[in-house]
Amino acid sequence: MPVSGKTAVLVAGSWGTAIASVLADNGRDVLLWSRNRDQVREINEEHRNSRFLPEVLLSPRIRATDSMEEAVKDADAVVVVAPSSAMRDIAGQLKPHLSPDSLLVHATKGFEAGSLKRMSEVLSEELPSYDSNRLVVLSGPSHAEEVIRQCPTTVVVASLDKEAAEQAQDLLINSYFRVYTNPDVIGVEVGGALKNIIALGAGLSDGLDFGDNAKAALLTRGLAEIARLGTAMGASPLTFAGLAGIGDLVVTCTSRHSRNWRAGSMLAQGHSLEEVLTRMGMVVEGVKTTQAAYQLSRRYEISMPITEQLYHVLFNGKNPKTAVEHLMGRGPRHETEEIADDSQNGWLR
Ligand SMILES: NC(=O)C1=CN([C@@H]2O[C@H](COP(=O)(O)OP(=O)(O)OC[C@H]3O[C@@H](n4cnc5c(N)ncnc54)[C@H](OP(=O)(O)O)[C@@H]3O)[C@@H](O)[C@H]2O)C=CC1
Ligand SMILES: O=C(CO)COP(=O)(O)O
Repeated sequence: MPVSGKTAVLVAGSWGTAIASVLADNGRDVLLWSRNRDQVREINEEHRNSRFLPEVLLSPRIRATDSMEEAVKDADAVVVVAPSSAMRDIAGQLKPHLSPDSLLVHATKGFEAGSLKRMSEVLSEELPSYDSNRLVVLSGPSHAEEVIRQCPTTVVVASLDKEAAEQAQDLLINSYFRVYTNPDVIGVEVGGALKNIIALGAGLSDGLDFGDNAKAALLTRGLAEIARLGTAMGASPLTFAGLAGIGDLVVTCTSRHSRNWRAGSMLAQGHSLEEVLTRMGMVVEGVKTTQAAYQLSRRYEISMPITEQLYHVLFNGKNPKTAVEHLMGRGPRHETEEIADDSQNGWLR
């Protein structure tokens, strides 16, 4: 059954505004919720979101409101695009207004600090009368700055319920925004969250002029540790070869639009973490995700050497050059020892 009619998008940051544009281009009436009244006025009167996407004129199909009730009332689909730190708070505000019949999609890349829960787990807890199997996760390589310019983009929507995934696909797909479905909710959430850690590392590496070999090493060995933790948490290893895995890792580690990459390169220039986050003025999910992944690696007893070193750089003042020396100085390893035992790994003798 296709979704038609009104769609609510919570909140009006960079990615929420870009998704609202995709929906408007698909002929939907979009109500964009923001807690910021000046931003609501600007979107409604000037069709602009000058703080997050200053160059763009928004479709008149996008209206903004600071009333959650108005945003969500009669919406047959609700797309939550909050920073991970705000997900529980926003889900609590959504709860009294969400119809169990609405399609619920989230596009957030991170874990909840402290509980280490995935975003779909937070939503399920906060929205107990919503059928959690129907929740959809949107992820993949998709910088808002390019999507809003209608650059060709591919993403993935994951749900345990095939019909819900197909409804989300139908809601969002168009000639420049190609949407694939996937049943692996855990893999799509974990891949989208963990690639930000590696992007921070890639920004640091580029900022310190470590070269292209180092960056390729970070992406490849980074993907290995993402897949190790993800599969331990219940994901399919195949997901990490897809859009929410290698796809998003490549774009975030190489794009000038990436806030995580930029944060890493500013750290390399000697700015403090606090300074970097203040200057950025937008969410840099990789910082909190490094802490969460470090804790998850301990919980699941998974080796994540890049994450561990970055954790010490970010939170314990470790010099990045010393961190690289520690990574390079570890004992010799087989490349694939974590995914193949000795009877299957292809040795002749
Ligand atoms: N930007 C991108 O290209 C992409 C981002 N994502 C993911 O989307 C999520 C959102 O990122 P993005 O849109 O870029 O972030 P931005 O920094 O661009 O915007 C964050 C928005 O969240 C709002 N906000 C923060 N806390 C609250 C709260 N407690 N209640 C209500 N509103 C709140 C901010 O409002 P205020 O201005 O009032 O503080 C702001 O509008 C992240 O998980 C990110 O990883 C995923 C794919 C692409
Ligand atoms: O997730 C993203 C692109 O797919 C956005 O990455 P940044 O948060 O690093 O900008």
